[in-house]
Amino acid sequence: MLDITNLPEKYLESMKKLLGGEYPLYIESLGKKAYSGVRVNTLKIAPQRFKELFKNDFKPVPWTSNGFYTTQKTSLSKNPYYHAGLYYLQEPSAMAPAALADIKPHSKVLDLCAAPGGKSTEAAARLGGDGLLVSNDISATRAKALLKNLELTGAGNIIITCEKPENLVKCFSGYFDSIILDAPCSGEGMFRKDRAVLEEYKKRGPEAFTAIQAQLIDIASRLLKPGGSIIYSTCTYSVAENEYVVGGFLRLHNDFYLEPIDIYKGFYNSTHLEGSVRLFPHRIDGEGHFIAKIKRRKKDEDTDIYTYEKEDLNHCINKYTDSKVSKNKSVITKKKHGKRVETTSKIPESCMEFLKHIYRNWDRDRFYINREYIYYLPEFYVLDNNLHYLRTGLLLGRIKNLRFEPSQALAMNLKADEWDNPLDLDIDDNRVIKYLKGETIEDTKLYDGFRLVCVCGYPLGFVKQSGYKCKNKYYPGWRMT
Ligand SMILES: C[S@@+](CC[C@H](N)C(=O)[O-])C[C@H]1O[C@@H](n2cnc3c(N)ncnc32)[C@H](O)[C@@H]1O
Repeated sequence: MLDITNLPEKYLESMKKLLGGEYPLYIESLGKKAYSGVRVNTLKIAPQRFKELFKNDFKPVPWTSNGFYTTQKTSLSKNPYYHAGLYYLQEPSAMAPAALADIKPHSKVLDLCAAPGGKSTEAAARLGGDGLLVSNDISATRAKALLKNLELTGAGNIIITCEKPENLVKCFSGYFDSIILDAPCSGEGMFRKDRAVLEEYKKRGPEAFTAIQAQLIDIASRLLKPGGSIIYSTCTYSVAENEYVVGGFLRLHNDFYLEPIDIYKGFYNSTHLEGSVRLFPHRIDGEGHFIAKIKRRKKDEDTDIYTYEKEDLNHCINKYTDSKVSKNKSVITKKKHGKRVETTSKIPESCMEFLKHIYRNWDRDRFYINREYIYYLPEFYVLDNNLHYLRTGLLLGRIKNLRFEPSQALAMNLKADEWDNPLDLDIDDNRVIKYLKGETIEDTKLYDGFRLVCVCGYPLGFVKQSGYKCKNKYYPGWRMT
């Protein structure tokens, strides 16, 4: 239970000011347990089928069609279906930003501060395997978790970078239809869920984040196409980190405006910046969040669409510029979509032989070989030699001693019925756990060659069968312990 007397006085004062008469209800809510949630990965399974698999009529999260409340966080993280990528464990309020983002089929989406992938995994699901998702995080360790989560989800239309956001401008200026900017923040909305956030807050407070947030929004705006939109979200209440950052940006950029967020029961319309919303734990079943949707006007769109009178935002601009981001500071101004890499239709024979097991029409123009690794690029892509990539499309596998070794990512990207001879195990079959632990398993039918191991029709990974023995090819770093 969160000890309210342990909360900084300055923070409590700011909440009192923000909430007025609702303040006692908010304080009372801090004494309650934080909510946990599970978001179904619709790339792999429909929410209804998920509920049937778990024989549980999970309570739905109101603001997303594939999110549910759960009390069984631990058992869900150890379940074989988790290893099959059927769901992602996520705090319910954190499901809102990706659910509210404009993500259309065949579009280009960027998640700028993406690790460990809570929003990216949903963005990938909403793209449905087409288009492009670029997921970036500045932190190398966190980006590794992002890579794992996206691969577990089964997303292949991805580019994962570990970059300072400003470095993306050269390659992707004006490129994206939709951007998610889930900014680093002071985390006031997470105190009840994670005490470590509170301890960190005591050291740094909200002031430490406003400059970087303002800079990130500025960079995101340069990466956005005319007509596109940015979802700006934080898990903090601080007006300086939310309304002042967004409002200050809008005040300086007439070609951007705020599109009102859909209001669900309990969402609180920000009084500081109309159209943006706040989620409070005393109003909804979830933790604290702020969300705003910033749209970039289409080139021929009338300026009248800019709904905010400049005077209305005067209070924001001062705070925004206080954060020391120069008004029109252009990190890299030259518009240049990065170099296209050479794709190849000359795929090594052993890889081609392997791909014959898969019932899928491969586009020959999208194969890309980098050293011994073979990738299948997304529908759209631009790659720049100067960027640091963790993934460039779907990693199919690698050539080792002239032989093709399929990747774990490929297994996760497949559907069981795309493989010619899957080894489909029942959830109660003890070979499922043995397989996930990296052990050798056996089948009752003789076979020689690679097979896709599935649990109740959902792929887990590959084995290489020889006679009855199936050599385990499950990625060692993902093994169940
Ligand atoms: C709120 S977390 C993102 C959570 C993520 N969107 C999710 O849903 O799983 C903020 C992220 O921003 C990253 N970050 C911090 N400073 C950054 C910067 N200057 N540029 C890009 N990312 C940054 C952190 O490494 C962290 O992973």
